[in-house]
Amino acid sequence: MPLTLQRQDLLPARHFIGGEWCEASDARRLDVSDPATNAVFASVPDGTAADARAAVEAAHAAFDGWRKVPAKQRAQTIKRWNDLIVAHQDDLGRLISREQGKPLAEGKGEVLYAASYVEWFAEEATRITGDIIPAPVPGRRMFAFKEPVGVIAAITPWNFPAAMIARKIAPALAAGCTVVCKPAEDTPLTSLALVKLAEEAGVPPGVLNIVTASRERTPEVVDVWLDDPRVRKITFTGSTPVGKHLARRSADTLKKLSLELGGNAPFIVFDDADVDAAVEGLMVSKFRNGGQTCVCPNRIYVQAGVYDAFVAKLAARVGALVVGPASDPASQIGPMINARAVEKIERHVQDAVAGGARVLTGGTRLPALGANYFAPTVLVDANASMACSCEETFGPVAPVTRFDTEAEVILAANATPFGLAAYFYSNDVRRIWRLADALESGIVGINEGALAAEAAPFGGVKDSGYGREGSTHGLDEYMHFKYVCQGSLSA
Ligand SMILES: NC(=O)c1ccc[n+]([C@@H]2O[C@H](COP(=O)([O-])OP(=O)(O)OC[C@H]3O[C@@H](n4cnc5c(N)ncnc54)[C@H](O)[C@@H]3O)[C@@H](O)[C@H]2O)c1
Ligand SMILES: O=C[C@H](O)CS(=O)(=O)O
Repeated sequence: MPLTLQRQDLLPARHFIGGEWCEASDARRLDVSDPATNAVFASVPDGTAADARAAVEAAHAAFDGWRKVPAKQRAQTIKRWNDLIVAHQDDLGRLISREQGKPLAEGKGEVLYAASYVEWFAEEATRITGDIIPAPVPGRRMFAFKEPVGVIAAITPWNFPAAMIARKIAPALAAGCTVVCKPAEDTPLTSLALVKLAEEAGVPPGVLNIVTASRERTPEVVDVWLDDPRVRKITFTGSTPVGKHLARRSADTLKKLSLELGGNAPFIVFDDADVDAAVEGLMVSKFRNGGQTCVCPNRIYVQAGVYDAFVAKLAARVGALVVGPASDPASQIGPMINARAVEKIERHVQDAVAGGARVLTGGTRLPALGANYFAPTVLVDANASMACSCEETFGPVAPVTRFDTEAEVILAANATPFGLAAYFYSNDVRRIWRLADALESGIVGINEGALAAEAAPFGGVKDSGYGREGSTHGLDEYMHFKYVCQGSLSA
């Protein structure tokens, strides 16, 4: 069934290149389906290398003009974009939920989350300063200017179709860069709608360009940007294997990189924790977007003294979660994005059970609801050798492991190549700072499960990537220093 919006023109369903909405160079189209039913409800261009080249040409041609626009004027344009996003929260929220599957309340919430980054970088645009450096010798004036790096390529995932692309485009425009971008093949419509609103906000032709592409054609499109020396930066959010591929392929043209990659977050509950608060914190962090976020707890460690109480409370809360389509306002857990995602989740649960884990609630698909639904699941007696402990499940599965000592759980928590988010619950002030120091991750939640915020530097370490999005540091990812020294000034 087609999606009806208040603003039907927010479904341009075409590329935006050089200020023009256009089809793919060979007119091929890519179907977009609703994860709740697998029914096709829209289509977008299936981009080609020629489309990717046209996008770079447009972005390169527009760069010099955009970088010279006064920062306050760039800020005003970006602020107008923010205001348009917020004004269309209902349409954009419904669009997100339809193409990604998350409950409508989460879809609408994501719109405001995306807008928070746009508003933040509209403000940061006017604070791009540099340094006046005290000269070490007479007769010199020394300066450090921050300059935009140039054309940037943004490649984004399907799990937050608005927020992930907004927190790349906004700082890029604020810095004075121009953009070519490619959203995930499962969720292209939201990005196209955001670009449509950016056009309305007055972003000049060529400054922001978007190419959509299927999984099969994505390498062809992105390879053009990887090989083009005019593309000075890749900002990527997605899986670690793809991130490493992009890093390798960026070496020949020495592109700047921001890589927001996969996670394997530990969630640790100590004997001195508030157990009810820990359960609620896990519910918020683990089951948001059906467990399909990079910062979802993937391994839950509970100290022996509170293990039974915590597990019983958790199983009761998880077993009560309402699973269903975004069209049902009561739904708390939606469908997974596609069949591959459900297959991976099922494999993790079956592997854990085969390894000795027990299912306290859930553990199976929900075919009566649809092919992409999986029951919210609590596993106990999980261990480090299981796939659910080594790989990112990216679904509504909470594997719980009992532990005895602090030293033991720190070793376990850090025993992963990933390092994006980590969480723990404790009321022991000394333990809190021992853990915050010891955990190998870019983000740490202490007695808190909801961490995302535009004012905070978001990003990981180790195989979770590098670079930070948001915060006062987020603009630096799109800029470089130019040191200027004027001599021969002696009186
Ligand atoms: N760190 C973060 O902020 C963050 C946020 C969201 C998702 N993720 C991670 O992303 C993964 C899930 O998202 P996903 O399935 O969309 O990831 P993915 O890596 O499969 O795809 C991400 C993007 O990369 C593109 N892509 C895929 N193969 C490519 C190739 N060979 N060349 C160029 N581009 C390619 C996709 O089309 C998509 O646009 C999880 O690992 C999750 O942890 C991380
Ligand atoms: O999935 C990855 C997102 O970056 C998570 S968050 O919405 O930024 O917390």
